[in-house]
Amino acid sequence: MSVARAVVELRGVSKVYPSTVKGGQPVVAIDDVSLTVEAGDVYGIIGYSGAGKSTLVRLVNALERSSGGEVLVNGTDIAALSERDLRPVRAGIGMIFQQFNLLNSRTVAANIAYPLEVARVPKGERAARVAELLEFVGLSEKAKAYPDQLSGGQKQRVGIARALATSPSILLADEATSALDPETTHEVLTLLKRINQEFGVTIIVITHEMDVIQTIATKVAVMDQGRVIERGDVFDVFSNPQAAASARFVSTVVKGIPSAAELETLQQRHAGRIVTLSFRDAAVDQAAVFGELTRGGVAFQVVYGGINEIQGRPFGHLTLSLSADDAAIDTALTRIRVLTTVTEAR
Ligand SMILES: Nc1ncnc2c1ncn2[C@@H]1O[C@H](COP(=O)(O)OP(=O)(O)OP(=O)(O)O)[C@@H](O)[C@H]1O
Repeated sequence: MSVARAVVELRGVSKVYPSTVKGGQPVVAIDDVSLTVEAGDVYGIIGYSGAGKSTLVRLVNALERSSGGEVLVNGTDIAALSERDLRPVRAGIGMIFQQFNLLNSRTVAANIAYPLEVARVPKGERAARVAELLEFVGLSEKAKAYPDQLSGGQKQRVGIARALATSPSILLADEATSALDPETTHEVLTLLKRINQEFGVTIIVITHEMDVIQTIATKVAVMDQGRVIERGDVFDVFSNPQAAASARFVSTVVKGIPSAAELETLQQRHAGRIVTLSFRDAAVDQAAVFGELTRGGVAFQVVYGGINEIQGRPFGHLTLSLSADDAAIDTALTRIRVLTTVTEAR
């Protein structure tokens, strides 16, 4: 078996910004983060606003310099590099943005050619590469159009073509589909998936959208207050988050988990005890779970729920209102807890 190669490796990285107000405390945007992204990964970075996601990716392409720790890109610690030595490293990293960041005074073709000009690629070669990229993103007819004449999805496809111009091995996407409607998001995600699968480009995506994680990510890291609080296989993190803060974040994006306000409404509406059961994959025998309720003489009503699917594996949450005497419910829940995760609203 071949050993996976680390393409991006953060070792104990921190980033501290000076306070934005006079005399205020410095802002610790990244706090001792270690993270390894391997060749071929589509690595999702998720978390609430202000968690440090953008800062993290800006450290990877040296748009920001770290305050401590090592940032290794293809084995080279970029923190130690001069601006000049960073140039080839940056050429190996493409980036796409939520607001596309296209140059409005340049045509589509000239936008895509821009990084090739910076890299001093000869004119003839540039034209051939631009034509090839336009074809790949399906915009050959728009070569002479200006960004203002394009839809959001087309603009992002230009952004992707520009990011790929120098044939990078790494692509960073910062909320790249957040400004797009669901259908266009799907088109762009399909394109990113092709880039990963056909060209072997390693992709790091910052997102708050479940769609993005569900469709393309293979691994995920959850950030909170500058730290990575949980990481791993997407299915594991989303179906069974371990850290309290990741569970809170996950519950806002997956289907079927009632929010605190919804739980309160359910408690007002139903006389029984409100309990949420989590089902992962085929690992849980649902019949056995409901069998325990019936066996214990507990009447139940499904009052909330939803099923999600990640990488073809389903997981879901069902909230029930349980009616019986407390002792009977407690006995049934103790038995069910052996089979699956149970959360009771208090
Ligand atoms: N240039 C800066 N100067 C001072 N503080 C900054 C700077 N850039 C970011 N920060 C602070 O660092 C923290 C992390 O910001 P960052 O933008 O990385 O978070 P994020 O998770 O990407 O959030 P969002 O999803 O809103 O973009 C925040 O508290 C932010 O205010």
